[in-house]
Order: sequence, then structure tokens, then C-alpha cells
Amino acid sequence: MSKILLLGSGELGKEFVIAAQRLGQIVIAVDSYANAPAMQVAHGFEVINMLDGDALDHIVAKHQPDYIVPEIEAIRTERFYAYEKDGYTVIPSAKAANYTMNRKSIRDLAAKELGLKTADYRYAASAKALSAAIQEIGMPCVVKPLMSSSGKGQSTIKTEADIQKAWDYSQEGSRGDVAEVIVEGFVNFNYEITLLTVTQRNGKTLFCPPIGHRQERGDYQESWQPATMQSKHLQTAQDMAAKVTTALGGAGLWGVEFFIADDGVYFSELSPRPHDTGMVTLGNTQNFNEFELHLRAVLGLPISEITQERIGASAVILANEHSDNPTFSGIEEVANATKSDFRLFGKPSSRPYRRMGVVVTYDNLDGDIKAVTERAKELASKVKVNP
Ligand SMILES: Nc1ncnc2c1ncn2[C@@H]1O[C@H](COP(=O)(O)OP(=O)(O)OP(=O)(O)O)[C@@H](O)[C@H]1O
Ligand SMILES: NCC(=O)N[C@@H]1O[C@H](COP(=O)([O-])[O-])[C@@H](O)[C@H]1O
Ligand SMILES: [Mg+2]
Repeated sequence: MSKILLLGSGELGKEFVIAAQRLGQIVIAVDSYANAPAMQVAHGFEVINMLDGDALDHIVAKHQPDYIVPEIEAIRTERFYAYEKDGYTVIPSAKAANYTMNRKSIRDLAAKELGLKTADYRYAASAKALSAAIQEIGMPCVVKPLMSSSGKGQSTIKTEADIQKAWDYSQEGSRGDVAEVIVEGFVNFNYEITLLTVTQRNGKTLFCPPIGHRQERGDYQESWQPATMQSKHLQTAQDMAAKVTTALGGAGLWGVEFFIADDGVYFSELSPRPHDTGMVTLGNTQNFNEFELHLRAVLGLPISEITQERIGASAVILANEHSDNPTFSGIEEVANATKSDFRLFGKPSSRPYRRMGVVVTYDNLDGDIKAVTERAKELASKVKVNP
């Protein structure tokens, strides 16, 4: 039995802990607030500010985990290098967690070092520098804090008038302690995908069938698997995913994001951990869902193959309001629907657009992916989060 220190305890962590519990592992779940989803199903928990390196050192020393598994980006990941030196295993690796917490490190690695095709980009550390960067990149463009996720602090700039607003918004949405932003040329893509990629200690890399998704405000709304795409584009995406995960190193499941445009496949970013759009696999679309795959890779249990067992879709359940006692209505209708399932994450409070649950739908392999996705969307829209 091994001990896992899970750094971040949201909905993705919760499913990971459930997978770990099923294989008899011990998990200590950590987050910045009490009663976070993954804490509700773990053996123990810690509430700390994970950007505080000393607090992090303290709980690592206290629990002496076999595996340190980051679940969010905003962690003092610089400390991970020392943990590795001390003999701890960081998932997938200290470098992977450290590079992906900051859009600058991962983008420079992908575009400059590895030569992957990405959107044009610049960095800016003030509203003035942002204006100058936009002069070079052109409009429309997308502004994102270097440290943020789920679209927080992200906006699309179409006119000069949007620039100051975009800067201010980026500063509100930044999760870490850096003020800098990345500004990217807008990629006019035809569709976007997440390619779940599994790297294993035995050296064998596996890919899940591609996941299509639709985003609003930089946050995912629906995802479906498989995404229909030309095999040459899938091959390009797999080659890029193999390159970037090899450069970052270590074992685990990764969510590698791509835009597919008329002029080819663009690498966007990646998560060195299960991906929100990968919640579609909770509908048993594969022989193992993304959380089970991550766990097996973490523990060094070999995964011989990943097979698609059925098609599926997921659609998010979002809150509209702030509340310290959110409740749900409309669940009966979802429960009553065929070929569908749902999760309510158990987040103790809500805020506008906070993801509180997800609906998954599925069908046989010869089913219609558009219809399955529409059904997920329709069912999720019946669920209301009440303040
Ligand atoms: N350069 C771009 N051109 C066009 N669309 C973009 C660009 N960058 C981001 N987007 C859109 O915004 C979405 C979110 O962007 P991104 O993945 O970089 O943000 P994020 O905050 O890291 O989100 P998450 O943590 O959920 O992956 C993308 O999936 C895409 O739909
Ligand atoms: N795109 C990244 C992502 O989806 N991360 C998931 O959201 C949680 C934070 O949710 P919260 O902001 O509602 O606490 C994280 O802990 C993780 O599970
Ligand atoms: Mg993303």
C-alpha cells in the first residue's frame, strides 16, 4: 500500500481518490479550504496555502508520501525539485509540474526548444507593455495571466478599447503571485481537442481517443469522445504530445490541448494530470477512465492498452450565484434519462460560473456523437444550482 499526497482537492482529485481507494491506496488530500471535494473521500486532509513553500515542506515532511500528485497549477512547484532530490516521487515529475504552472515556461519549451507550432505570442508585465505587445501580435488576440486555469483572467481583445479592461481582468484572475500575462494571436481554429496521453515507467506511451470540446469564457462547457478528425491531424497531435511529455519527463496521464485549423495542428498547452474535458471518460467510454489511468501510471502498474468501449459526452453544471449552502434541483430528470449519469462534486460553496457537477451521456460505438453531446447539454441544462 502506498501513500499519496494529493495537492489540490477539486472534482478531478475526488475521482482520482476514488480510483485510489478502490486499489487500496492511502490518500492525504490538500487544498486551501476545508471540505474540498477530494477531502471528502480521502483518508486525511490538510488545509494550507500551496503557494507557501514552507507550508508545503512541512506537510511533505509530516506525511512522507510515496507519491506527490499535483491536482492544480498554483503550487510552489519550485520546491518539487528538492523533494525529488530527497527521494520523493513527484507526478509526473518536478519539471512537468513546474513548467506547466507557468504559461511562459511551457510555451517557450514547446515553441522554441521543441519547435512545435503554436499561436504567435508575447509577454507583458504592465498595461503599457500589453499595448506594445498587441501592436506586434495584432488583433484579435487572447490575453491570459501566466498563472491561471479554467479561463480565469482570460479575455479576447478585438479593439484598442478592450486593452485596459483585459489587463485589469487578468490581474483579478491571476492565481499565483506573478502579474505578467501572455498575449497570443487568435487562432481561427475549426475545432479543438484534448489528447489524453499516458506515459509509463516502462517507457510505453499510450493515447486515448481524441476528445472534442467547446469552451466559453475560457472554460469547458461540453466534451465528447471521440472527436472526429483526419488521421493525419491525429498523428501530428500524437507526435507533438509524445515530444512535449518526453521533454517534461515522468509517468502519469496528461491532457494535451490542440487547435486544428486550416493550416494545421497548433499545440496550445497541457495539464500534467487528468483534464476537465476528460470527465467524459466517467461515462465508461474507455476500458479505464482518465483517473484510473493516472493512478495506474502513478503506481507504476502497467497499462497494456487503452480501448474505446462506447462513445460519450459530458456537459457541465455551473452555479449562477454566491452561496454557502448550494442545493440542486432538476436532478430527478437527469436520473430518469437513459444512457446517462451525473456527478455532483460536493463543493461547499458556489460562485457565478463555478463548476458544481457534470452530466455524462453515452451510446454504443455506432451511435451518433452529435446526438449524444446534445443530450448531455440538454440534461445538464435541467439542473439548477440554488443559492
Ligand atoms: N490563441 C488562442 N486562439 C483562439 N482561442 C484560444 C486561444 N487561446 C485560448 N483559446 C480558447 O480559450 C480556451 C482556454 O484557453 P487555455 O486552455 O489556454 O486556458 P486555461 O485557463 O489554461 O484553461 P484550462 O485550465 O481549463 O485548460 C481554449 O480551449 C480555446 O477555446
Ligand atoms: N481546468 C482545470 C480544472 O478544471 N481543475 C479542477 O477544478 C478544481 C478547482 O475548482 P474550483 O475553482 O471550483 O475550486 C481543481 O481542483 C480541479 O479539480
Ligand atoms: Mg486549456
